[in-house]
Amino acid sequence: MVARRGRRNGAEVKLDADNAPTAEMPAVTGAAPDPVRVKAIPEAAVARLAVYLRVLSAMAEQGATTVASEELSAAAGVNSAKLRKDLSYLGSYGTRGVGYEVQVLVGQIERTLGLTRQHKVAVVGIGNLGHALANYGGFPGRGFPVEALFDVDADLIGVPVGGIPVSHLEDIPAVCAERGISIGVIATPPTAAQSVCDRLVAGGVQCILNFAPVVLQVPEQIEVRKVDLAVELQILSFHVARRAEETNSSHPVGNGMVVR
Ligand SMILES: NC(=O)c1ccc[n+]([C@@H]2O[C@H](COP(=O)([O-])OP(=O)(O)OC[C@H]3O[C@@H](n4cnc5c(N)ncnc54)[C@H](O)[C@@H]3O)[C@@H](O)[C@H]2O)c1
Repeated sequence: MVARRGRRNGAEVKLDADNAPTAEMPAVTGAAPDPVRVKAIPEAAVARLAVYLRVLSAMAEQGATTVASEELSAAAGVNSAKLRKDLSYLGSYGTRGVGYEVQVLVGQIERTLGLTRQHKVAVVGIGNLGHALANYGGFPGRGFPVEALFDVDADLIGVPVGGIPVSHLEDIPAVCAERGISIGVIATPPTAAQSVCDRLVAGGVQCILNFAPVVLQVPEQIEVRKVDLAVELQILSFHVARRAEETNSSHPVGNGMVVR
């Protein structure tokens, strides 16, 4: 999971209802979500929507046309009350006894996540991490084709990685503008990250995914997300420590399995 850097004033406002609807459930419609409601979706729910989309796309590929909320929640690893609440942000409540229409739900999530068009990606810093990202084949199919690579290492310039020749750092603004890059991924040492970021912004990039352990200064309209796997490990460590404490004061119930 990635942590959002808080330069922009996050628009996430919690909605009133704490529980997913349980009364009369209207049928799912294919209408575009209300933009006001989209703005109000909490960040954590947005991350889960991306997971539902992956699961639903796999189900659609296998020919599924409808899916029960319990089935979707189990496949996504999210408890069913949370799933129903997440989908209610899109105006999707499913149909009692039938569940959700897979293609309709896919369309709603894609529109909400802005995935109805492709977002071209540039990776800067083609070292260990940059190589892995550039070679990863899973991005294009999800709407994020990697279309430009940059580094300062003379040995790398012009060398294709994942089929794309590496360009020089100085060419970031021109190449990004020319290729219509909208997302820049920073995988350089932290000392280089700000100047890389400035060049990406100059090239018209709208979003930055920053792996370097440094806080970036950006104009108000630029979205920045920071990825820090060490933070994720620390959170896991916290849960392991907490569980060790709980084990001494509780007894397991059922088969001990939970959905996460
Ligand atoms: N967030 C995470 O979980 C996580 C995990 C791994 C690495 N990282 C970070 O990602 C970054 C890259 O790590 P790595 O192991 O791939 O490092 P690396 O040393 O293998 O690669 C860094 C690359 O950046 C290039 N570079 C240096 N200065 C540059 C500049 N000004 N412009 C463009 N390219 C430049 C280098 O030539 C090199 O190819 C580091 O900042 C590291 O701390 C973060």
